[in-house]
Amino acid sequence: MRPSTRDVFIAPTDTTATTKTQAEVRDLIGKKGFVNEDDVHNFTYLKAVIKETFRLQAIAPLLVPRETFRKCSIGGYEVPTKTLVNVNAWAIGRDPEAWENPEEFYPERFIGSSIDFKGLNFRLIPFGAGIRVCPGMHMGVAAVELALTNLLYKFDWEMLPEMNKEGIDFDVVPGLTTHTKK
Ligand code: HEM
Repeated sequence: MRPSTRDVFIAPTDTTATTKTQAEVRDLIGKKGFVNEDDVHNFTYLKAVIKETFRLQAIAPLLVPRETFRKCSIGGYEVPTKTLVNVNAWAIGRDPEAWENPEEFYPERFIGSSIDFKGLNFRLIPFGAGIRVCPGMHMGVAAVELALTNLLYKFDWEMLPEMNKEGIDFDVVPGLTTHTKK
């Protein structure tokens, strides 16, 4: 599997989430043969799985750097004018003060929750927030939703017998976007 694909497919290492997502997709689509954009609105669990994946594996972990216009105070720290500021979306997604059991892949945390990734809830910002928020967010999410639902609809996914969840190396190399080491 190529690293970029593996980033999106963190969920299949969690067999419960994979089974539940696949059941939701197949129940709602039935024998129709494919999933299209209109169907995706109905997939509550799938949307929770995607949010949980974005929370744990931010594609741009430090977003895009900012520079301060004027001096300001952030969390009690005085920040001078023209300081380069990185927002660590990866760490925010795993902050124990923001999330219960942050290291656990638990999509259910989003079911019935208003937390979304559109830049209004600062604890989930895989697309950033504010004036430089990702303009391709809706296109990006639609691509992930459609690809994932159709792959789950059509195929049964499982790890090779010699693989196990613990053996998958999710370590990433530093950079603007997330790439696995191997
Ligand atoms: C799942 C898919 C995607 C993710 C997770 C993502 C994530 C991000 C993030 C984190 C930023 C920085 C936002 C900030 O610093 O506040 C960004 C910026 C940007 N993204 Fe995306 N993106 C995705 C898809 C796309 C697509 C499909 C396009 C174009 C068709 C796109 C175009 C851009 C552009 C042009 C910027 C720079 C915006 C600016 O600096 O004003 N992105 N994206």
